[in-house]
Amino acid sequence: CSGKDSRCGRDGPAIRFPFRLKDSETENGCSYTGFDLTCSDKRITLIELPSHSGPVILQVISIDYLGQSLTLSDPENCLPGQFLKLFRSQISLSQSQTSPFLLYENSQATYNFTFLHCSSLSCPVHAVGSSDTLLDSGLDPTLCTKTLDIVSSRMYPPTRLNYEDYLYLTWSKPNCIKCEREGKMCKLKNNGTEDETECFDRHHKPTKKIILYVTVPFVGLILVTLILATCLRVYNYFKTKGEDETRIEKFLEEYRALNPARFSYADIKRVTNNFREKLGEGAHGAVFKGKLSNEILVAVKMLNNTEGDGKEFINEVKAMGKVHHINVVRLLGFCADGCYRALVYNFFSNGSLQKFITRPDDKDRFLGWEKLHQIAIGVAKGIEYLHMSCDQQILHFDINPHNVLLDDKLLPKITDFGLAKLCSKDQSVVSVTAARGTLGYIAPEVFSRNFGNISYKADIYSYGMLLLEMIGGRKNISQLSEENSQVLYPEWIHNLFEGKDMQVKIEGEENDIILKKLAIIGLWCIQWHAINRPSIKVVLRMLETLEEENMVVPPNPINSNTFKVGEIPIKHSTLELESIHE
Ligand SMILES: Nc1ncnc2c1ncn2[C@@H]1O[C@H](COP(=O)(O)OP(=O)(O)OP(=O)(O)O)[C@@H](O)[C@H]1O
Repeated sequence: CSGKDSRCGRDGPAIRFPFRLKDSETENGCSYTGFDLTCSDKRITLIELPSHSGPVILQVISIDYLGQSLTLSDPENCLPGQFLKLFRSQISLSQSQTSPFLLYENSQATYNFTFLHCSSLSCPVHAVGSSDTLLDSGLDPTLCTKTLDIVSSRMYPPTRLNYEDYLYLTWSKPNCIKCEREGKMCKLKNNGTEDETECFDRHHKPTKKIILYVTVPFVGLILVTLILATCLRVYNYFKTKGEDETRIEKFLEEYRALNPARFSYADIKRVTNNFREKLGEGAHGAVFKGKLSNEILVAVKMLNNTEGDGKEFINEVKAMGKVHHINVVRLLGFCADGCYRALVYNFFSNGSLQKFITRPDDKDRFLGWEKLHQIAIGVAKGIEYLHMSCDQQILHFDINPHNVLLDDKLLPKITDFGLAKLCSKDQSVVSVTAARGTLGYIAPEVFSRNFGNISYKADIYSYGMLLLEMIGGRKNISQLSEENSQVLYPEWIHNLFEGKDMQVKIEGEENDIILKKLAIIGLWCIQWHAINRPSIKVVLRMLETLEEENMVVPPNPINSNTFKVGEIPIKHSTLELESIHE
């Protein structure tokens, strides 16, 4: 009923309804009494047939399902004896008590058989034709005795039953001929309660093979999909993890770069290759070129260890550690190792702006008015950032061309925060204990409190001086060294506007408009009274948008006798004067 035949061994006859292998699981209607078969150890198919002298076990050679017959042989090679048992049972027992099988008869002729019992032979029962004599059969008459005379009509095999002969049985119930003819499977109707049979399609139930063919690729597909999905997930996991790690690494690198690193003195020696290349010397110490291990070029400023109580150092680290702007030098690290103190900055190949402050006819160093204009804008942006963009306002107090470095693209970077002051943004007045700055760039109020309170406007003043210095080509400071009385105001600039200056002329060309703009902004920035100076935001707006027709030259304070500067001792470029408290 399973839709598939079973067999004993590879070559055994196909077993299906009404036969079945004994003890195998079968559905209702799929078994029939007397049709149970077994497989022997040698994989031969056996059937057990009832007889009045006990069960007869024969080997099933073949099953003809269409003809409903069985071909049997005796595995013990004594078929006549088995035949006799079956024959006797068949005529002495009623059909219902015996097996569902009948001995096959197909001949019209009637044959008589005589069975002999020959005790000395391994198969004691022999059958001979009734007309044959014992001698004809080749048997020893002294050992064999007649057992029974059988008259059998149409019995097959026709003449005699030899050892090699086969026995043929037929069955009539259950009748599966119709189903077999249609190539269908057969089973008992109504779940086996009646003898009547019904046919069903062999393939109505999926065979194991079909299940296998369908499920294996399906399961395989699912497995492959699962494996691919897992691989993808694992790949994505590691990819995102990798990306995360790179992101973290990048962040840490940036974080490290944002926060100045601390170097030991040994590090500084290694970075500067034992202070091999000196870039210059400022008031507070020498500057050396160096290289960090990751190929970043640096400038290391070694502070004079004999100097001060370390306030400038702390100031610079404190102020610069916070600032990150394209126009402000980045403090990469510092060293505070015993008496050694150093500051490590990015290296800027073009050095300080001072180097480029020159007359326009100096073809080697003059950058051109447009470039100087861009540098002025850059420095103003740096100051704007310091004044307005940090948590605290940073007042530089030492804006001058030495403290503006130029990178390889001539982008300006404000440096040297040694004199810087951190104060809250809403603080309009700053207290300083000593006048600070570089001579020529120091605002009047930083010199003397007579000129008012010190505020961010002090940086505006220095910036104004830097602008005038840029256009005047060192006029301010060179005059300063010769004429002590005019340190705070570059009167020459008015000569410039009045056309009296022979070195720098304003003739109305495009470049001259820039020059004029820088000069006017510079003059506004150096107003005596801080209140008259513009904020850096206004300076920037003027630098970027001021048109010639809107340029208003501020009054000359010297001519108007607004202020006359007294004698000021000039011994060092940086002044450290006590400020006058109100
Ligand atoms: N980051 C840098 N990159 C390249 N050169 C630098 C760098 N910092 C300083 N220098 C060079 O080193 C020299 C000395 O610099 P430093 O800032 O110590 O002195 P200064 O600004 O000239 O004077 P002071 O310190 O008195 O204001 C400068 O002239 C400059 O050319």
